[in-house]
Amino acid sequence: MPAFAQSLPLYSFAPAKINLSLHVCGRRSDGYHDIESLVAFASEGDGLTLVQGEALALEITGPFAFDLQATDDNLIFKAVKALQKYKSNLRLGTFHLEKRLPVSSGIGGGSTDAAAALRLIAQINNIPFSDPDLIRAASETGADVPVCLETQARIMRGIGDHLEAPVQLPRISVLLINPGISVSTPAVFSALGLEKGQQYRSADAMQLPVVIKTQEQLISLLMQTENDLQAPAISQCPKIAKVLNALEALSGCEFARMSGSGATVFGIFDNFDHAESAAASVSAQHPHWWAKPAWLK
Ligand SMILES: C[C@](O)(CO)[C@H](O)COP(=O)(O)OP(=O)(O)OC[C@H]1O[C@@H](n2ccc(N)nc2=O)[C@H](O)[C@@H]1O
Ligand SMILES: Nc1ncnc2c1ncn2[C@@H]1O[C@H](COP(=O)(O)OP(=O)(O)OP(=O)(O)O)[C@@H](O)[C@H]1O
Repeated sequence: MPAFAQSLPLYSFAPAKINLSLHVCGRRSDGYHDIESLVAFASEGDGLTLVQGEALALEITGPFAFDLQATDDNLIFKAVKALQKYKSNLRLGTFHLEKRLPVSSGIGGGSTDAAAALRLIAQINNIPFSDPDLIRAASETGADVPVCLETQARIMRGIGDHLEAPVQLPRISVLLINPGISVSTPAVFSALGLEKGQQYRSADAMQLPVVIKTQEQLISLLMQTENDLQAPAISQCPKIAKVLNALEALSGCEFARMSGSGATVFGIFDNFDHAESAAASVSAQHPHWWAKPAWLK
């Protein structure tokens, strides 16, 4: 590679992760929960740039930069350090994170950033994305990080470490709303109240076609599922129920549910124009809420 090419910044889009469904199968003896979740990725997300250099560094800007520190516990650092355990002499550099996703909001903001950091470090070190060390580093960084590596819609099982083959979705218009509330993922899992070793649902229940052709087909599949974390999240944060009711009442909204451990909710709309005008009306009524129209894939 010519020297000038090495200094060019590289960019990776870090899309929001949306749990279209989320079943909790049970609680393992180590305290983690086995899940079964259909995950998709949105056209809304963070932006991560890497300029190659001697040391590992991170700068953060963007609307949610003030909710986050560029300290060692940032998942971008954790991911790169996890990879360094397996790959010595990695080329590093300075990351610039444009933080556009609300923090601790159920749409995997930290996980998608960590996965984007791994993609960029892999790129400058000629590590293929299928390298098992990359996948190991992703798993060690967080349960949601492996699925964020490829950003393709699919079912994930286990604690997020078993990924099914990608599923092709039709173009889906959504509205994402977060009412400005941070929700703690461990607190929501623990509000479900499962003992270690306790089963909750049967695993491997959800079977999907390789291609979901229409929005109608997707919605009818989703109606046979739940987000099992929605009720415990509402018990921690009752405002989520109000946001869901408000979303369901918006013109063009055909299906509404919470993503992940909340508090962000998504609405599937009949078309993008309706999602966009719904976002404008939510923002006018609730200026402190985050309301974004987006595509899902
Ligand atoms: C709720 C989901 O977002 C759905 O995609 C994920 O399961 C959570 O993924 P994550 O935020 O990357 O989770 P981690 O950062 O690995 O774990 C945070 C904490 O959440 C709880 N946790 C997480 C994942 C999981 N399958 N079971 C759990 O019980 C554990 O208490 C853990 O200490
Ligand atoms: N780059 C990052 N972006 C967002 N959060 C980060 C980042 N690095 C570390 N964190 C921390 O990770 C925790 C979870 O934040 P995140 O935004 O990923 O939550 P989430 O959207 O609820 O995730 P999930 O849907 O995976 O449960 C917070 O405590 C946050 O401070």
